[in-house]
Amino acid sequence: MSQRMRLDGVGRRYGMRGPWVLRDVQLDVPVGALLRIEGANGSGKSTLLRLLAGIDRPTAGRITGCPRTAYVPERFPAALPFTAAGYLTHLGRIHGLRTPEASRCAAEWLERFGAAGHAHTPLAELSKGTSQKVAVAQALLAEPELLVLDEAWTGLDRAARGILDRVVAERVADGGTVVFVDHDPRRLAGAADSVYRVAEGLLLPRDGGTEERQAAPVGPRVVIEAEGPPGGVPGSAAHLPGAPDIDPGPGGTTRLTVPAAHSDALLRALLTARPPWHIRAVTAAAPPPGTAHEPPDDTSGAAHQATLPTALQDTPYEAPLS
Ligand SMILES: Nc1ncnc2c1ncn2[C@@H]1O[C@H](COP(=O)(O)OP(=O)(O)OP(=O)(O)O)[C@@H](O)[C@H]1O
Repeated sequence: MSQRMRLDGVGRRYGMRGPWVLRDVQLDVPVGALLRIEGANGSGKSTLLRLLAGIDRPTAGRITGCPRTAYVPERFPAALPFTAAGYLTHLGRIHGLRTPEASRCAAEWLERFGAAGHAHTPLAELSKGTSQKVAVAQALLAEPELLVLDEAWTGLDRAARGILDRVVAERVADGGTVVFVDHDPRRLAGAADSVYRVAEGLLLPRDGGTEERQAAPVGPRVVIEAEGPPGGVPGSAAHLPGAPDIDPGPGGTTRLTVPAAHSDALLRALLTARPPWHIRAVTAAAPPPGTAHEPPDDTSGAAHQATLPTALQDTPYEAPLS
């Protein structure tokens, strides 16, 4: 982020005499980090996210730093007089893109989320899930420095949820910051750098974050078997994306296990290391005993493909033979 964002003594209440929804919030929003905000219904999470996104102002305290921010609201205003592609192109132009580029980005995001077939459907006629895909796409168009996601996965089909997981990891790997709320505790489990809880108007650090990362996350994990240069792992494992667990693999390879949300970033780090690593295999890790996984709600190939890291889907890739 060009400017680190900070909330200092921030409070918010609605109306002169309304109760304080948030009180004395102190928060540093680090660059290149994933922050999770938790809390019960009505605790003030969306209120906090709107303040972070800059679409609401605090009643007390101050917010400094103003990164380029994009926001996926809890409720998307779908009744706008645009088609899906027209709306995204329009927003792309507002973000400073020229029309052909805005139109290309709009088409790419719709395609990536499996909504290309609805490019010319009026927003008001979109299904709830497709409308949510448009809501997510509008936030991603301008590659924001700060991405604020308020239950953005809600209503998306399984494939699109997987894609959004990966997009979040990509933004963080590219140095962006993502702040998200999601009621599913498995969402990006183990991937957040910091976890906070809103309760009784206060924002409290939850002992998760880095500890959560290190303590066997319950979300899906990916195993990368790679052959590195002599000397082994580049840098400290703790500084690799996703802080992978590192073990010896078969045939002299190294086995790196990371939360799926970080697998793209880790693959990119390995493939672009100097000298680059050779990736031998990428597989889903067996879930730890007793952990539940999201049931599939879609039996299409797209849903299955969504479990593969993007780096392997988008780039034709062949493991070099030795
Ligand atoms: N525009 C508003 N005007 C008046 N009160 C509001 C407004 N927006 C939110 N509130 C109130 O502020 C409190 C916190 O709401 P908020 O939407 O931030 O909670 P939340 O934690 O996001 O809830 P949920 O998990 O249900 O989405 C609630 O009591 C809500 O009624």
